[in-house]
Order: sequence, then structure tokens, then C-alpha cells
Amino acid sequence: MSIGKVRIYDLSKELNLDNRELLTICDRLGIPYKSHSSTISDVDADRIRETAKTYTPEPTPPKKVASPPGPVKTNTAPKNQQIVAVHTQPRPDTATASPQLQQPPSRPKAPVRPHPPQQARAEAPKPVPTPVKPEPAPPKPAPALVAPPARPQKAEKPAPPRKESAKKEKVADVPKVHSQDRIEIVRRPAPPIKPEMAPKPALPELQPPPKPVAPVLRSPTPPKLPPEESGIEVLDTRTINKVIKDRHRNKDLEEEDNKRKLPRSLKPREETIDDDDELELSSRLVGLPQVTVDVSQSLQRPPKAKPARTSRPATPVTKPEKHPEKKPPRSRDRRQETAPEPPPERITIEGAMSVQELASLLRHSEAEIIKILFFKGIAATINQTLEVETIELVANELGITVETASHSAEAAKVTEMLESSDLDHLQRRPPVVTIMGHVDHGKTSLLDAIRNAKVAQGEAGGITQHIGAYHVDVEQNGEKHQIVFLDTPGHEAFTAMRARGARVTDIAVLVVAADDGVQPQTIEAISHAKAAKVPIIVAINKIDKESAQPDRVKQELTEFGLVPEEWGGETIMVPVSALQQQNLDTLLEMILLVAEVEDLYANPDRPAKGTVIEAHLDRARGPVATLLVQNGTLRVGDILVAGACFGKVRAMIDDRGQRVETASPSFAVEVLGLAEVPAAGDEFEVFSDEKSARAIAEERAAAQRQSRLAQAATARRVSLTSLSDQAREGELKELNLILKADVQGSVEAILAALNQIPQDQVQLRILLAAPGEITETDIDLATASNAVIIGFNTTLASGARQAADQNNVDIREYNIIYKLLDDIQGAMEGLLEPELVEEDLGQAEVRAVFPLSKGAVAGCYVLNGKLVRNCKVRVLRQQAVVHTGILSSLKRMKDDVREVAAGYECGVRLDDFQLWQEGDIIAAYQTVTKRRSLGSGSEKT
Ligand SMILES: Nc1nc2c(ncn2[C@@H]2O[C@H](COP(=O)(O)OP(=O)(O)OP(=O)(O)O)[C@@H](O)[C@H]2O)c(=O)[nH]1
Repeated sequence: MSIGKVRIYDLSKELNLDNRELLTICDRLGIPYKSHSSTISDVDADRIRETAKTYTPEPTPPKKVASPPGPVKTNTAPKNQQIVAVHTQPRPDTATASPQLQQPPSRPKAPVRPHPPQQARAEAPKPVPTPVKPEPAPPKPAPALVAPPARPQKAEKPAPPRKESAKKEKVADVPKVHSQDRIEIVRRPAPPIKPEMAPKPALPELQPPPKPVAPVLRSPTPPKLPPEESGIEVLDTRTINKVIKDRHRNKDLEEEDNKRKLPRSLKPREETIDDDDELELSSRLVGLPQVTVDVSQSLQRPPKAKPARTSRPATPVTKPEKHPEKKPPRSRDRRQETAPEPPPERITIEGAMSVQELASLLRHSEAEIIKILFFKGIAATINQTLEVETIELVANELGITVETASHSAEAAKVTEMLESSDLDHLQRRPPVVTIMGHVDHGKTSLLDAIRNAKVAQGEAGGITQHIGAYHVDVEQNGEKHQIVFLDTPGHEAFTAMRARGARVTDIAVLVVAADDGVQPQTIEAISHAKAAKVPIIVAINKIDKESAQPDRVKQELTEFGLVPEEWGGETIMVPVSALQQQNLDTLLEMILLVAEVEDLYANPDRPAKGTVIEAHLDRARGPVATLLVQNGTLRVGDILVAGACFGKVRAMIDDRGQRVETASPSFAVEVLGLAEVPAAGDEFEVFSDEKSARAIAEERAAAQRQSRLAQAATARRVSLTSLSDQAREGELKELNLILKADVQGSVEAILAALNQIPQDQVQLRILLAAPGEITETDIDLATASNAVIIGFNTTLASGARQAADQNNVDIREYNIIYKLLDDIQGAMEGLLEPELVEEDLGQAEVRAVFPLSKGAVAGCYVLNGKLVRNCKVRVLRQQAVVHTGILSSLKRMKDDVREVAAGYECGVRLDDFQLWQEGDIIAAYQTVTKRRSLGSGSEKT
């Protein structure tokens, strides 16, 4: 590809052609490109301009859609824009919470449509800019079709008889093959990516019968993603940190950096033990005291006991999905004979597995696994069951990434919101965008700047705590578009929520501060977006700063597969300043551009389906859930099931605080009327029949209860077995916790933050972590397992307080996460045995000895410090300790005194020592307790 200077997209605007047409010309001229956001050289651009002069647009290309232009249509007419946007200004009185839906490639019924569009085009003044949305067609039955004037550009080249030649490779045949209805969907520019796909590319989706399934809704993942994204790359923090370190180590060698494509740590480590070592190790290990742990209980497990996982009882052994290869032989002898297969880069597991199974999965010897465990302080045998955390520990050591099946499924989840029956009613929907990035890189500011509102203020703890959703209206080329932003929080603690954010996202905007570059959460965000196959647009923020180095950021991003367009890559990178509102229009334009490539359709004419973005219990209003409608239209009065919660929509409030009656695809609304608080990430669906809705909700609730019981049982078992383990361990302590919070997001945030607390000396056990009130059941669990209950922004159910008092259960309530973390850390430190430390008080020299009838008194001179009655003393004679005891009597002259300071004389008598000699030194000291800290050694109290 030539190092472009002109973006195809811009050229299409210049020539008044639509992107697809321009791509067709590119194909004809043999100019390579990947998408209409690709750039091409000036020379190629000139060739295109030349060709464009004689270019004849496709006859029927149902191309654009935009239903009848009139953007403000009300629900009346043929459902075009019916779902009136919730725009700021002339909000349709009835309140219809819906971003504008554009009749998708309006699937007209009339196969004959070629004419209308044609005319439309002909009439449509080419003026690229905006207006002139052909009013012409409106009256016609299939206005939508005619409307396409959305892209007036074409008009210009009307004359030349619509030669199919031009477009034939791509869309041309389309209309013929398929029922006219589907044409538009197909027209998506995605296919152009590969010229070979020319002959009716994505058409299959359009076929009426075969349900197109998810691909339509969720981005089929065009070219946006970098090359190696073939596999899902979810990097854990350790790997990320490694990568960062690597990168910084080589910071100054930028050229080398350039060459380095994949961070070393992402590749499997080569470090293997030779056979000899292995043998030796094996034999050594065989003799190891069987101090083994029930590793499944993981008491010995060093640090981080990912509590989140606790919730899911480790299921029996699992297999990697991605390693179809046969298991390597297990016997050690045979193992040594076999040529080792290259270890995998990542494995996927579903739960615990034995050392033997893990070895086979990792393609390393059992001895090596055992060795690694051994050096981590875990003595394990070949048949020992390892928990997920332990497996991760081993795999990390080997440079292998571990994914839990559920995790990867979640990340890569394609929400199949569309059904085949929707095909005939598809309309374009606004893109749902998530803003991701490292802490303080300006996510909130950017969102603020874009929607011109204040969000950053008043966030408890100074950080965004909950996911919200907002939409903005963007006018482009005279057309009104909408973009829905999910407001994802930026603090590291909310990683889990952010990951979820990517799940319902069509496009991820990755914010990277130009003065700070790629940071751990930047990389996490990249891997989450890649895993979810969501296209990434990079916003290089804070370019107003003097220290901004946008090129450096680009350079750093290339290491993670994001190569800027201007460097020949495919990633759109827009330098912006949220603070000075610089370049925001370009960013929005790019979002719309990418959105156009994605197939973002939904059928508003059906009952709603979507995802719970957030939910909490409001004291006044009851359960409140923020629902993102992904298909269909949600209406007040609808009966729905969200996760295991049944509900009837009592009221809906949009992101601007307005009550609305309906919410259409891509729109998020706060819904009142649920019976319980669903979990964020739960899917919801509207049912026509209350009875079946209730039945489904109950069924799911029962399943949840079941797993909760299992979870509690597991927790109890853990607690019991821990007794023996702890006894063996001697040092290890644990703090059992039950965590209840207002919303799932908080739960996850807190769990993630707790994970950061060092746990090598005191381990945290989260017996239960769930949103909701603190109930008597929680108290029971706490009583049974000697746990402390932590409540975050939540309340106590009736009877809970009394039960807690009766059972002496400690309930701690918080509303600021940092305070909670401090307390937990304090409590953990409190569990460490305090250390007794000696503190010198002073020294005195014996200058005379006065025998008494009973014993003797030493006449002393205090050299330094002081002597204190009842303090501890050592009697030193020629630097050797001749006695240690308590200073039982201390006199000045004849008076008993409490202490004598340096420079004074005094009489000292010890109960159990009389053999004083002149010249003896009395060293006085006291012992004090010092609190040990979790991090390192000890710290004074
Ligand atoms: N100079 C400059 N400062 C910016 C810009 N954008 C954001 N900031 C500043 O960067 C800091 C962090 O901005 P936020 O928007 O809170 O960052 P965030 O990524 O949302 O932070 P978290 O919510 O904590 O993850 C604030 O002090 C902003 O004023 C920018 O374009 N230029």
C-alpha cells in the first residue's frame, strides 16, 4: 500500500461519491485498500479523480438508507424515523427514548426500485455538503428507498448509464440474487476489504430464511483490528506490567522498538529445564515431605486469591479448547523421550485440574510444574488438584496466558440480539461507544467535552463509580446522527466493569494521554476490545500539553498491534484535547465513519432485548436498572425478565433525566418496576405473557440460589480445611469476608481492589460477594465462618442487625471505597502477631556496692538515657551479660523514685541479683510491640 496522503473517505467526499463507489473505482484501478478509512497516494488519488469523471454510479445500489430524510418524523408514518430521538431540544413530548433510527438500507419492497433512487440521485444536487435531502420521494410508498439521498454525492454522475461494470464485483449482483429487501444490508462496505470477496460478499446474511444471527448486530470485525488479533488476547496485569517494563527498558532505543513487534513477554517463554535438571528435580521432589496442601484450598497459594472466582465452585478438570493436539505422554520416562511440542501461548480452562493434566496442557513436564510450585512455596504432588489461581501462577511463570472459559466467552460474547424474523424490519441504529483508557488519561473529560455536560463532579471517592450511558447528537453533512456512549469508569478497580462495557459496545474509543503514553490499563483496554472484536479508535488526548508526544504514543501503540493509518496501518488515531475541546468533531466523525462500516441494525418493531448496564437498589424507588436496548423497542408497561429478575416497566428515564415512554435500539434508559436488582451484564428480554416471564425468572432465580448455596458450602469447607492447613503453615492467617454492595459494579470493583492487597502473610477469603442488602442469611454465613460483613452503599434488611448483635457478627458499612480498603488492610495487619522489640532506655555504671543484710545495693551513676523503676535490665561485666532481670528498686538519696536521668547518681537493687562489682554496667531497656505491615516486614505501632 502506498504511503497515503489522501484518505479514501475524504476523496469520496471530494468527488461527491459515496465510499462504496469510490472503493469500486479503486478495485477497477487495482488500487489496494482495506477500507474506506484507508489512505492512498496522491498519484492514485489523481487516477481516481480521473476515472471518477466518467464513472457511472450503480443503478440501484440501495446503498444508503436514511429513511425519508425528514429526521424528525414521529411515530406515525411508516416506521421510519419513528423512534424519535431523545434529542436535547425539541424532545417529542411523548418522550420516546430513542436515538434516531434510520431506516436502514431501507429495505423496500419494490424490486423495481432502481428508478426512484435513480431519480433521487439525478435530482439531488451533488453538493456534497449537506442539505438537499431529497424531499422528493416522501410521498411514495417506499420513501425509505428513495430517500437514500442521504448520500447525495452520487447525483453528480448521473448521466452515464448505470454500468454494472463498475461495481459489478461487489454489490452489483446483489440485487439480483436476493430479494430486494436485503439489498441494503449487504451493501455494507465491509466486503471491499478483500477484493477477492467481490462476488456478493456478505450477502448470505441477507437471505431471509437462514438467520443471519449475530454477525449483523455485532461487528463482524472488519479490518480494524491488527493482524495478530486472530486469537483473543486478554492480558493479565502481570503480563502487562512485564510488557511495560520491557518497553521502558528499551525506551531510548526507539528504533529497536520499532522493530519489536510483540512484547517478549507475550510470547511463550523458552526457558525450559534440561532433562537432567528435571530428573534431578524429580528425584528431589519425590522425597519432599508430604506437607502438601490441599492445594485446591489454596491456603498456601501465595498472593492474590482472586475472590471473584470463589463464587464459582471450581468445576472438575477442564480442557483447553484451543489445543486439539493430543496429550503428550504422561509418564516421566516417556516424556523425556518425546520431543517436546512447543508450549502454547495461551490456554483456556474451566476450572481446577491436576498437576498432571496441567502439565499436559502446558506441554511442560510435571516435574517442571512441581518445581515451579515448589519455588512458589507450594509443595504439590502429581495428582494434586490445582485451583485456577494456582494454575495461573504456574502459567504466568511459563509466560503462558490463562483464560478461563467463562472469561473468554464473556469477552468474546456476541450478543445474538437479532433473529431471522427481524430481517425485514431492520433499521440502522446508532453506535454504542465505550471510552476506555488508563486512569486520568481524560476519559471523563473527553465524554464531558463531547456531550458538554458535567460528569466528573461529585463522584464519590473522586472516581467514576458506575457505568452510565449517554447519547449525543451529531450533525454531519446535514444529517443528524446519534452516538451512544457508555460511560465506563477509569479507576483500576473497575477493570471488570470496563471489560463488561466492551461487551455491549460497537466501537471502543481508547483514550491515551499524549504526555503519558501507553500504561497498564491502556493495554488491558486494548486486549479487552480485541477480545470482544470491537474496533478501536484511538483518541490521543491532552495534545495541548507541552509535554505531549503524540508520535511517541503512536509508536508505543504499534507494539500492541495498533498501527496508525498514516503509518500504513488501519487504526484511526485522532489527536484531541478534551480540555480545550480540540478536534472533537474529527473524533465524532471518525466514530460515525467506523459505525458506517459496521452493520449496526436493529428491528425496532419488536419487543425489546438488551443488556443491563447497571442496577442498584434505590431506597425510595426500589430496584433501578439501566438497560441498554439492543433490539426492539422497550415500552412502559412491558413485562420483562432481566437475569433472574421479573419486572413490569413502571417508568423509564432517559440519560437526560426525562421520563420517556419508549426506548429504541442503542438507547439506554433507567427502568423502574423490577422486583429485584439484576446484575450488571445480565441480559433482559420483554415477554408478552406475564406467566411465562415469571416462570422463567423463577427458574433462573432457583438456579442462582442453588449456586449460591454451593458457594456458601464451599466457603465453609474452605474454612474448615483451612484450620489444618493453617496449623501446618504456622504463619498464615486469614480474614473471612462477606461483601454486600449496592450494585454489581461496586462488588466487582471492590473485589478487584482487594486483590491488590498483598496476601502472603494474611489471606483474604471472600465467602460471598453480591449486590443487595445485608440479610439474616449473610449473618448466618458470617457466624458459621467467623467472617466480617462489609457493606458498601447498602443497607441492612430487617432483622439483620438483631441477628448480627446476637451472633456477635461484625458488620462494617462504607460508602467510600478507599476507606473500605484501608480498614480491610488494617484488619489484616491486625491479624499479624505483633512483634516485640527492645527499646534501650539508658545505661548506668556501678560505682560502689553497699552490702545489706539481705542482698546489696549498687550505687550507680547514670551515663546516658535514664533508669526507670521496674524496667528490664542487663548487668554487663566486661561486655558480657552476667544477669538479666527487673529493676525492682530505684532510689535517689533515700527516696524511692520512678526514674533517674543521665548525670545523676542513684541506688539500684535487684531482687534476684546481689553480686555487684564496681565497674558493672546496668543497661536498662523495655520491650515494645510493633505492628507488622502486610507489605514487607514490620512497622512500629
Ligand atoms: N491538559 C489537559 N488536561 C486534561 C485533558 N483532558 C483531561 N485532562 C485532565 O486530566 C485529569 C484527568 O482527567 P479525567 O477526565 O478525570 O480522567 P479519567 O481518565 O476520566 O480519570 P478516571 O475517571 O480517574 O479514570 C483532569 O485533571 C483533567 O483536567 C486535556 O485534553 N488536556
